[in-house]
Amino acid sequence: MGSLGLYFLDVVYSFTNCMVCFPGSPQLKINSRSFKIQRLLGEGGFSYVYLVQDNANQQLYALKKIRCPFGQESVALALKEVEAYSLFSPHPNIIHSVDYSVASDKSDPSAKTVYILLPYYRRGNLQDMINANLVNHTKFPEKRLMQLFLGVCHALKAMHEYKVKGGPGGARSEGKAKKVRRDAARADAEAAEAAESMEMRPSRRNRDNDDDDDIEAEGLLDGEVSMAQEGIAPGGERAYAHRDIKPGNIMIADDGTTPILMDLGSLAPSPTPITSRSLALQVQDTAAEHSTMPYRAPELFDVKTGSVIDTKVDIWSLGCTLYACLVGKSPFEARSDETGGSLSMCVLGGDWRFPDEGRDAKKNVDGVISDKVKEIVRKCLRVEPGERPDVNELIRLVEGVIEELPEEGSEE
Ligand SMILES: Nc1ncnc2c1ncn2[C@@H]1O[C@H](COP(=O)(O)OP(=O)(O)OP(=O)(O)O)[C@@H](O)[C@H]1O
Repeated sequence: MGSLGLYFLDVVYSFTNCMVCFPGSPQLKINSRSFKIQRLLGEGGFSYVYLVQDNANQQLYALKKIRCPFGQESVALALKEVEAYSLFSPHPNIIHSVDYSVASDKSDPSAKTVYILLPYYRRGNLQDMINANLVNHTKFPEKRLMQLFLGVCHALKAMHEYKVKGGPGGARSEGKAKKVRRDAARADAEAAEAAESMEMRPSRRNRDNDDDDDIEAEGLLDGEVSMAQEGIAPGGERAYAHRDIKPGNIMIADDGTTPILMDLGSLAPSPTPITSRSLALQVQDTAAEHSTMPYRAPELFDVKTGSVIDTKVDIWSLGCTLYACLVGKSPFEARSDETGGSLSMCVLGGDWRFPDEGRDAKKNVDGVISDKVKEIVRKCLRVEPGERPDVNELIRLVEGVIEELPEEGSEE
């Protein structure tokens, strides 16, 4: 299973307890590797992300700690994220996970914590760059911005046109999927047993090294994300939508120019035909929980029965992201700040504009945005999903704009 690059981790003692015991230099022991917790990197809606250092080789990682207080359902959600990390790996513009683990809470065995070890991106994310631009009154050189944007488009292409993997044995057959579910249920029972005895046990993988590769693969593949591939032959297409594209979810690699799409917790198979009112409400609630409002597509605010939610939700969010890089905030945040109207009304009405447009245009806006770049934003922000470009068309458009934009230095 080396290709998946994922390994079960055994957190030997609780991370939280550990921090209480050694407030000066909190340590986390994972399997045979121990990590020093350096600092909190960020806090998401459902998680904390810490900077940790491998004691053996001083390598830095980001450790995402997801609390799952509501039992199996919330653990399954967190594991869906782990599963998603393995799906697209390796890809130069999509984050992969290095390791993961599920730990039981000693004080409440029904509560679990999922730890995901990720590569650490010291330059932060695109939102940090936008904030720095706002503070320093600087802007992204357009050509460089569009090259970065192209990298994000390529990450999305890998998701929107995901091809089912499979060895000579073919894709996972239904029979195998059932076996996977049986194995997972057995693993759950073992975990419950371990929780009852109020102690962390080595994972099944480490207790049974004879077939650990198999166990690891199956454990990982038994989730919503890969189950969506059932019945699709190797090489067949199984589209996924990221559903939470925003500047804060685009990390910047150490070279300073390569974007890395992260936070795959909201990934979902696409398209989703909305066949009933209850499904419509479910999709709407999930969107409200997992996708960030100023970047959320209009069709997710008011999901209609009979409609189809597809990968075009990401194209909308990409348009908002590009605008935010150019102007400093999402087009709908900007518009609702300007008019005092509600954000959702602005989104649903497609009510947004560039700062130098409209009756109340700002005359002396910092820097001029090229018409061709504006046009890309406009195409992505069509309220009707069918009118937005798909990822291939978008890539073609962006490549065309990059070719036409002047080299940095020769820019005004
Ligand atoms: N690999 C990483 N390297 C450096 N910083 C990171 C890394 N992963 C996450 N962070 C930091 O932690 C923050 C929260 O991470 P993340 O978005 O994964 O959490 P989340 O709970 O899914 O958040 P959200 O509420 O946005 O969905 C990020 O904005 C970033 O600042």
